[in-house]
Amino acid sequence: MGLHQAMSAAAAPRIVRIVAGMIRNDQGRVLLVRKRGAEVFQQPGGKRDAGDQDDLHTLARELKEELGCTMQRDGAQLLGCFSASAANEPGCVVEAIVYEVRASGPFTACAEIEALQWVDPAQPGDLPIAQLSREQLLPLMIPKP
Ligand SMILES: Nc1nc2c([nH]c(=O)n2[C@H]2C[C@H](O)[C@@H](COP(=O)(O)OP(=O)(O)OP(=O)(O)O)O2)c(=O)[nH]1
Repeated sequence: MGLHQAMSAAAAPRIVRIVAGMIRNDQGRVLLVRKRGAEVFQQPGGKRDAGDQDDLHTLARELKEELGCTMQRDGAQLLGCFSASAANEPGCVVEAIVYEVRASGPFTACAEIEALQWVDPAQPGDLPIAQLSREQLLPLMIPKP
């Protein structure tokens, strides 16, 4: 590796790839979660496991683990791939493949989730929210006039 390549490799932030889910309730509120020890709320979801067959499999597994709910694969809508500073890993960039999905509850804080919150995407208030959700994902969920 030449000096130039070495310098750009050192400067490149580590990329954390995740699959994240947008779940809306009947009032148009979006479900956010906060992990134990974390300060900010974010979308449910997480990293792909070796045994996962595809992104929706990853998402269904994470939603079951984190919220105890059952995701419906049918009707899942790919919203796109988005990136921002990773909320819980300083110096890393999160790259998220994001789906809007339906899931049947009840929704409860399970495993490493300490709190969950249904948030009005147009008025998230002063809830601490991870950059990706606050700046990119919640705005997608604001109903068009
Ligand atoms: N799940 C999720 N992670 C996010 C979001 N926004 C954001 O910055 N991140 C960051 C938090 C972490 O720094 C990183 C990895 O997410 P994660 O901690 O949910 O992944 P995971 O459950 O599979 O990982 P792990 O606890 O097993 O290490 O991505 C988001 O909306 N959803």
